[in-house]
Amino acid sequence: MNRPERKGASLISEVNRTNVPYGTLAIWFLGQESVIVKGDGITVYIDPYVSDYLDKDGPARSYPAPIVPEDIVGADLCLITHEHEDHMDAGTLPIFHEQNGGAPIMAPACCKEPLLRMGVKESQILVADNSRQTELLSKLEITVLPAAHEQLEQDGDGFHRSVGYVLKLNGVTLYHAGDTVIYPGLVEQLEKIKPDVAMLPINGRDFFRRERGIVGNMNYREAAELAVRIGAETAIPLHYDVFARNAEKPGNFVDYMYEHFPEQKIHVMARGERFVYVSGQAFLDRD
Ligand SMILES: O=c1ccn([C@@H]2O[C@@H]3COP(=O)(O)O[C@H]3[C@H]2O)c(=O)[nH]1
Repeated sequence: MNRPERKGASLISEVNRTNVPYGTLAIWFLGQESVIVKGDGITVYIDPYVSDYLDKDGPARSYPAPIVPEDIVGADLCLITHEHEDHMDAGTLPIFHEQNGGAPIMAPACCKEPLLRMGVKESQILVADNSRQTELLSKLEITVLPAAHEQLEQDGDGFHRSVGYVLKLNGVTLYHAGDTVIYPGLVEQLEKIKPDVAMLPINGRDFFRRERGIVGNMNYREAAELAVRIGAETAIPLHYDVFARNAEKPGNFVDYMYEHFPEQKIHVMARGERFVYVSGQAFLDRD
């Protein structure tokens, strides 16, 4: 039998046809911080940047996204971490909304106006509020954590402008950090959550990128140390591949982890890959 192509409509067909047993989550990697997470029949897109919106006037993509916005069907929810175009993509979200009208889009409050301008209906926009947990679709619990890209920034109403998300779904806890450095208090919050899967940026930051207006994130060493410190069962690096001038080698993350923490599980995702995370509790007989 031919292997299905991990691209385009065929990739989305795989997402929509994948059944995910309890204690597992299926994760697809679309580049940068764009991922699809599926569990218990719920399909969540996080920061889908699958257009070439920035190619003309901003940084060009290093490679075409595995899918185009028109491919996205069957989504139940979209989570946006912050307003930068490679996370809240004006080339993707209007089409996402048109084709998946029932799927709410959760985003920081400062993203609401830009989302409305993209044509997203107000009734479908949820504000990412770190002061409370949100239950969605009766199966998914979402906790919002502030993110510091590179600073913690709040709008006039006290809502954070950048966030990360903790998803509890199908017996698995997944943390998607968004774009963030490690700020005082982040480690302690995550130590309590102890995510099964931690998806962390690794591209770092430096003087010359900042001089060019490129704000940064934790680097691969910090991401590795963070994953270990918070007791993440598996760590997955993100944010290293789409822009040549803001890239990192995931191999540096792997080397650092293997050298210092050889018992820490990690997984580097191939483009368009379906990775099925299996929690330590899955498939075991009950005690
Ligand atoms: O070559 C580049 C690479 C990136 N950038 C910007 O810097 C931002 C860094 O954080 P982000 O990933 O949320 O968004 C990025 C872009 O907006 C850029 O202007 N030129």
